Amino acid sequence: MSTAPKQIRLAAHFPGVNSTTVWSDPAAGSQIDFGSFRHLAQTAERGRFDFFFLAEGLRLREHQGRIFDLDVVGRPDTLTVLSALAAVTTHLGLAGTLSSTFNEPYELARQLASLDHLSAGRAAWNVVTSSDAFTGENFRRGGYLDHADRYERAAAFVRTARELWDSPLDGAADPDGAIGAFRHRDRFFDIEGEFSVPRSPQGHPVVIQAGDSEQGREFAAAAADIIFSRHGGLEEGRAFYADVKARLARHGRSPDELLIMPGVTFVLGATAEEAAERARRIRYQQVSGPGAINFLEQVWGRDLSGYDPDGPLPDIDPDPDNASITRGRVRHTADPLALARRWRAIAEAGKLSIRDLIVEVTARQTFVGTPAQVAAALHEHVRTDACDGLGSCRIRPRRGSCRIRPRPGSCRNPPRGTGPPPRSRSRSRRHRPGLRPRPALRPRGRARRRPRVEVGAGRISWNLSSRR
Ligand SMILES: Cc1cc2nc3c(=O)[nH]c(=O)nc-3n(C[C@H](O)[C@H](O)[C@H](O)COP(=O)(O)O)c2cc1C
Repeated sequence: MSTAPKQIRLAAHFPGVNSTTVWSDPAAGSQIDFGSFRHLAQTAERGRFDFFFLAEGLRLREHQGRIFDLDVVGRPDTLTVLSALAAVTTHLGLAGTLSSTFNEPYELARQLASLDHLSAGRAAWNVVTSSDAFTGENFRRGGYLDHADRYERAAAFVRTARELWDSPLDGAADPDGAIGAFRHRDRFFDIEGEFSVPRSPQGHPVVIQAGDSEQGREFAAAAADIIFSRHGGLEEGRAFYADVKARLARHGRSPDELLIMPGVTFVLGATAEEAAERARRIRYQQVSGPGAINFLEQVWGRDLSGYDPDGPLPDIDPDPDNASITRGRVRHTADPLALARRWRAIAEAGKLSIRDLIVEVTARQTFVGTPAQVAAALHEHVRTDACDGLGSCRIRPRRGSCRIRPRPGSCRNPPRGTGPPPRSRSRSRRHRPGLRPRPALRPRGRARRRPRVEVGAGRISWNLSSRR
């Protein structure tokens, strides 16, 4: 465990188009209207979160050969949204998920440096390698790279972007005073010219990484300032934290140079019971009847539309060879037959319907309780080195009327009314955690070669620091 008190870092995550965000709620807003993004970002800024974080999906998901619109379809371009948000926020970090497999360094380095200028030093880049060849069909180069090559390209991409950011128009980085000159050759890139954006306030925008594999962790240890992980539980978080922090020394870095922030969700209530009940309702909103069948089909590799979501699991086994029933999304298991056996056992033991089972096995609610309980749990996670902070996903995007409409000819939509029981009003919605005075913004100036993690520096909410 760390010896010094740690400042808790908080990010507000807009995860995009999937059932985690309850788009089917009549009170949800649009996933496209700028108002949704502004509302969430300004709320996070008022709550003194460190940064706002956009996920990225470069191709529409397909299920059984048709566009998947059980949730919502499509989203606007990440950098365009973040640039617009720069104008309506003043001190919130603005992080975009951007693929290192399907972009080019010169263009992306320019865009990120530009966002850093427009936002006065608030830009951050979540480097993802994108997970399937299906997505690659959208792009000029087509095809795809295997897993190891994707990470080699990612490492080369970040190295190249850093070189470009270090070749500013004031010639300061070049001993010969050459203005913006760069030349980069490696296995993936062969580029030269002048970088056309003056040095940005941060110099190097903050780099985030969200892969989980051996190569992903090694890449993060070498090149990232933050990891956005999937390990939100206490024990798994500690194991991940120890593993990744131990890798840093090999890259000449100290443990505090890489922050670990799992993606988590919160459900609050005035009492523990109220929070638990709200969490249960939200789970059934996230997993509609059609959604449960669809999820099961992804594991079974079969059309199961004839099954009743409120009935038992199908007697037939999964088709282990049909991995392509859903495209644009990672398959949940390499061994569907073994998973089906496990799920049958859980369903039989708990007398669970298909929908109940999917609610049970896909639950991702990390913190459920009163504000004080959740704050204490957060404190415990950070104090005992399960993480350095948390990236939180807002489950209902905003208040207002729903403007999402299904597209004709696309995949099944859940009829309204198959969803959850009505919501109860919670006093906790009005809860305002204690805030501390906002410290000065991060000063501008020449960037260090490897910037410390200071997206939205010092703007931490909830007045928490973790002491042993
Ligand atoms: C918490 C989390 C969030 C992610 N968000 C995105 C995303 O928004 N867009 C994307 O293309 N990939 C996203 N990914 C996928 C990863 O960046 C990565 O491509 C994938 O996990 C495969 O890498 P790995 O084999 O190292 O795990 C996310 C991964 C994690 C763990």
